[in-house]
Amino acid sequence: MKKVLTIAGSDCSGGAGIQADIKTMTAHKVYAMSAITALTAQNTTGVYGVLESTSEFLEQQLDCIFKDIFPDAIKIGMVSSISLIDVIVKKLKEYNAQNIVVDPVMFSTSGHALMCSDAMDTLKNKLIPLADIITPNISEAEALCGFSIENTEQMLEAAKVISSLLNGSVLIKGGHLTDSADDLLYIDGKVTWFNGEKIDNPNTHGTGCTLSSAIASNLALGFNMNDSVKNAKSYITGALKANLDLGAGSGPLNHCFNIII
Ligand SMILES: Nc1ncnc2c1ncn2[C@@H]1O[C@H](COP(=O)(O)OP(=O)(O)O)[C@@H](O)[C@H]1O
Ligand SMILES: Cc1ncc(COP(=O)(O)O)c(N)n1
Repeated sequence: MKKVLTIAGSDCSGGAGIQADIKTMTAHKVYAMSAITALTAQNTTGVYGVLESTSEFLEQQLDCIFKDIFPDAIKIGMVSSISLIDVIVKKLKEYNAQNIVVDPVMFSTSGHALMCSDAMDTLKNKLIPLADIITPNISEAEALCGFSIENTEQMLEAAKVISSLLNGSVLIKGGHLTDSADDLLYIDGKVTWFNGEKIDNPNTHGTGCTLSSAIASNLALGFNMNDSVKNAKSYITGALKANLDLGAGSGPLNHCFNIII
């Protein structure tokens, strides 16, 4: 069985973060492992508290994982501080980790900051360069490229600027552009649009976490980057279409949509 590691924050309500990642990986029939960067107290209505892991404890988790069950792919989500990013960078290099997917989580859908603003340079200059693919949403892409993105032409301009930060690919997610769910994949100057139908479902808590975990799972399974993104896009569309409606706010996805019992 292929093994996939998520390095991310916990969402106690099960919609985003570690919990979304493990559900996604399990649905892909890969073995899921987790190194937890923070505990969050959140639900579908917002984020109410964050308790960061110490960098020493994150290091201990990563050593336990890499020394025993080596992951075939890694997804990195919420990492709130410089010291946590530094530990991850050190360990990815030390263990020569492969198939690294970085979802540069900065804010929750509800608008709560999940990364300290002073960590931006470390994210850009140390972690992102190690990625095989990064998956910013529109506002994360704006923070990385430094200009605002209001249409598909500007998505492409942003992808070009962001791609200079790494050797890997850039996927800019269009889920937050008004009437499209079109994602732009930029690999070595080659542009591929994944045109998704915009699903009329307000329950999008955890879409970014789910997409990046699905990409990591597909990479672990041996698919190339283009097919991994294509398959992941189809997974997220299925999970949104399956219309789970839980909680009072923006609810979680339905990861059981293709499980047959
Ligand atoms: N209403 C929607 N209908 C279809 N796809 C969507 C919808 N909202 C988001 N997506 C897709 O979900 C994935 C995650 O995108 P997005 O919501 O932009 O990320 P994030 O959760 O990081 O903000 C992308 O593939 C995006 O196109
Ligand atoms: C622990 C954690 N990680 C990531 C997100 C972002 O997910 P979303 O953008 O779907 O709210 C979140 N809300 N919580």
